[in-house]
Amino acid sequence: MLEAILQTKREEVLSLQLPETYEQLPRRSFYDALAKPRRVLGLIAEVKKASPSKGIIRQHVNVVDIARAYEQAGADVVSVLTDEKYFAGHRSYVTQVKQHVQIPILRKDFIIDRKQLVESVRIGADAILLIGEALDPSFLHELYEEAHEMGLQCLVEVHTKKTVEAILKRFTPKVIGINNRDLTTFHTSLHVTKQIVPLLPPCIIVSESGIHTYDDVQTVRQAGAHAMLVGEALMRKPAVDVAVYELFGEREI
Ligand SMILES: O=P(O)(O)OC[C@@H](O)[C@@H](O)c1c[nH]c2ccccc12
Repeated sequence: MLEAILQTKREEVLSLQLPETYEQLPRRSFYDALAKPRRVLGLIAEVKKASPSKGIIRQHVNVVDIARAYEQAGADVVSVLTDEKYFAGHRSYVTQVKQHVQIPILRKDFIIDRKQLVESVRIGADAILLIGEALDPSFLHELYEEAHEMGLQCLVEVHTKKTVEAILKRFTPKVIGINNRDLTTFHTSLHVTKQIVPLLPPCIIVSESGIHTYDDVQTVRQAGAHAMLVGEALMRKPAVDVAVYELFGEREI
């Protein structure tokens, strides 16, 4: 599946038209938000309408309303999917959310080309995702450096020991995301976080995908994650703010 997505992305990048920056959207720090999370475990809450493994996750999504509810419920960062074909996202969602919430925005897409870095800046993203399983490690490092030169921070995602080692041989990302989902098979297991955390040097660790319950939150916290990235478990609930409280075992006030 990952290969099909990347193939589409390569085609999209060829005809990518960069948007105009008509408004100055000040940059917010993704790193600071995760270094000082509001709760014991940081939360990156994701706006996700659909995914290739689950199909439509939520009907009639108002992206701004969801992001505002996440912010009010104390999320530290909002993740916004911008891939159109597989995740029903759109790059304009980042700009809309940026104008209505104060917390940093992670642009979630398959970044494979420098042009997408410029695009990310112009739409108002504060941080981007770089996927270890999708990029050659040297090129990932180059994109990471270039992103920083443009003022974009990065979440570097890994899934296997092999990818971790290849990346750490070259540099230490400030924030590493451990994807519990295998992007080739879509199989998800929180065990991946337990296996990968011990391999990592000091950095901010985010456990990503497949976190649904309070028990899951305890599992990834005990495994050593500093934050978690949650999409589906929140998007499937009628009220996403209540879903955040439930995940943390809090009662709505
Ligand atoms: O909906 P979930 O299982 O809570 O997962 C969220 C997030 O981790 C997932 O959307 C994700 C992780 N890495 C990605 C890379 C591309 C697209 C999507 C993703």
